[in-house]
Amino acid sequence: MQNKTESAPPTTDWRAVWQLLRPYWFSDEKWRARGLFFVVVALALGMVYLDVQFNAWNRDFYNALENKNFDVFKEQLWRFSYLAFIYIAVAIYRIYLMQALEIRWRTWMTNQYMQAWLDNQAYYRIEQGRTADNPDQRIAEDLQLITNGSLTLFFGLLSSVVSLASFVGILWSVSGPLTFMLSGRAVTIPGYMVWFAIAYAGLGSLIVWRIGRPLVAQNFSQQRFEADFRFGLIRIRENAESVALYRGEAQEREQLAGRFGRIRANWWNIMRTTKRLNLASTFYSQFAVIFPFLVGAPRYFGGTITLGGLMQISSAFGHVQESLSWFINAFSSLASWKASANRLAGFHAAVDAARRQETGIAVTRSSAGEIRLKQLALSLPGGQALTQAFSGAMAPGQRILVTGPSGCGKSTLFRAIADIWPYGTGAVELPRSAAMLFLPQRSYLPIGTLREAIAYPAAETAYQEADIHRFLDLCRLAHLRDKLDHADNWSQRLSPGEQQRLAFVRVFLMRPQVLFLDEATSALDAHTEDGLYQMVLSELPQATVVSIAHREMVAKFHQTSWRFVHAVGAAQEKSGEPRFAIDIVPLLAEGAAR
Ligand SMILES: Nc1ncnc2c1ncn2[C@@H]1O[C@H](COP(=O)(O)OP(=O)(O)OP(=O)(O)O)[C@@H](O)[C@H]1O
Repeated sequence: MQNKTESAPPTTDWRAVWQLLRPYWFSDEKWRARGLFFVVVALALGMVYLDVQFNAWNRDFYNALENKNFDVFKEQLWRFSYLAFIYIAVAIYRIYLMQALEIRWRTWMTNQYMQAWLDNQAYYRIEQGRTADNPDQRIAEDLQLITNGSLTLFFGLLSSVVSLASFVGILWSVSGPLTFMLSGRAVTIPGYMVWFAIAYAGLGSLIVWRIGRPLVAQNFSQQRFEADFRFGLIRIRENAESVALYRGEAQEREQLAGRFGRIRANWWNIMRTTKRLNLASTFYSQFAVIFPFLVGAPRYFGGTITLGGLMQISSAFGHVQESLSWFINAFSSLASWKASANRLAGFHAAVDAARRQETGIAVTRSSAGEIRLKQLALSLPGGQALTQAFSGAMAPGQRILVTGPSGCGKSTLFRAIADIWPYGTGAVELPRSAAMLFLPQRSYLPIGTLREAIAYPAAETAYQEADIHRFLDLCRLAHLRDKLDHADNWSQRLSPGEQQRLAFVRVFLMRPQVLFLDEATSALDAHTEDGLYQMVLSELPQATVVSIAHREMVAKFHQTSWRFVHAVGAAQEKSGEPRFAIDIVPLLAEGAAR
């Protein structure tokens, strides 16, 4: 699957976003979550309070300097020291506790998402129906972005609003009115510094935002190009042998160069925008240092305000313009937060739909000893009919061979019996207590020790060492005996034939009552295949065995054949009629070995 991400931040359904954010705060962790949240709120408010204290300190300290009052100067140094000490502690713990809240929230959400995704085979249905892309990115990356983004944006907003309210008040009271002559009349602007701060921050931030705006889309594309490049590299790693055998290096290099070329081209765009943005924002922040002095100078030199007053105005001005700038600068974080929220809302809906998906095929457990298929008709996810309705039974101990042309639906029949294929109609009745095992052509081998790979999905301690050794020997894998505790990526390390033999070791350890073999011996030579089937019969004499196989020679191990045959001609295929029917044909009794 192509590792694709949306090319532009999509629009947001706010109700879906709320549904996404809400559950943690009402979960069984709610008291701890809310408690931590209010502590961080208190610390954020505490920081604004300390900023206000520093602002007043500015006035008193610079007045002491101006008046050459050494006692007050010393007193203010002490005041600064303890304020700074408290400020450092509050600032550190505000971030530390916010991060603690973030990881708790993310852990909770990750567990929920992983559980929902793995529940009721939703992960499989999503891949079958292609209803959501890149679940890995949603669970690993978007959940991090959404929890971090929500907290950072919320506390940023809180601090900015409270700081703005506090410092607008201070600035208003300390700046005083400005009076000037306009067409022969005296005009007075009360709290004029507030208006200057709003104008300065508003205009400056707007310019910075306009210049930096393309960065949102550029960063979004960069993420996608990086993911595509990484995915290309992983594909080569996973298919190293095929690429090497085809000598496909030149083609791969060209592909990778193309993907990396997009990263580089976009990066240059990011660099150009960042350069312009840095020019504007540095100019804006540097000029903000002297701007309040320029505007306050007439009143200072006119003797209306003291040096301390001027310094207090400058500090309050800085806070007001910083808070106002936050609103404009937060737009880009908000855009990527929204994009993540949207992707997650879509993923959540897809997982939910997959979990609740109405299944056309009713799979139930009954006390009957046999597997019964009742009027079972298979279809494809798009709704096209694959097979005509069919009824049949698999009796305990019976051995059935399923045959038919490639693509007729043999594996799909197994999927329907395994209750992972909802597309179709009819019913499947399974024996209540019978353990079933499905062996595909390529069995899944988890990365880890060989013992874990053999025992999967049971725990690695589930089987006796002596049994593992015996079955390794029987399946001609004695050379792996001393590798049981070696960790490796066994699906890359072992040959396809060895992997198929290892899957039979699993079969003999698990001892299922019903065994489905889907071309499970296709990579083996005829002699080994024969030996494995003999062993299945001797080790699991009571088991029902259902095989899909293309080779004629395995027929002798089965008593009955279920044959998929063409039901319609090529012309009717297009009309949506079921393409195949299933016939039950007894195999010659004398040929069926016991
Ligand atoms: N997720 C899917 N979406 C759409 N079509 C699918 C999907 N999975 C399988 N099919 C189609 O269903 C049909 C039956 O597939 P199935 O794997 O059951 O065939 P098969 O008889 O086992 O083939 P083979 O002998 O080649 O292994 C094929 O045409 C296949 O392309």
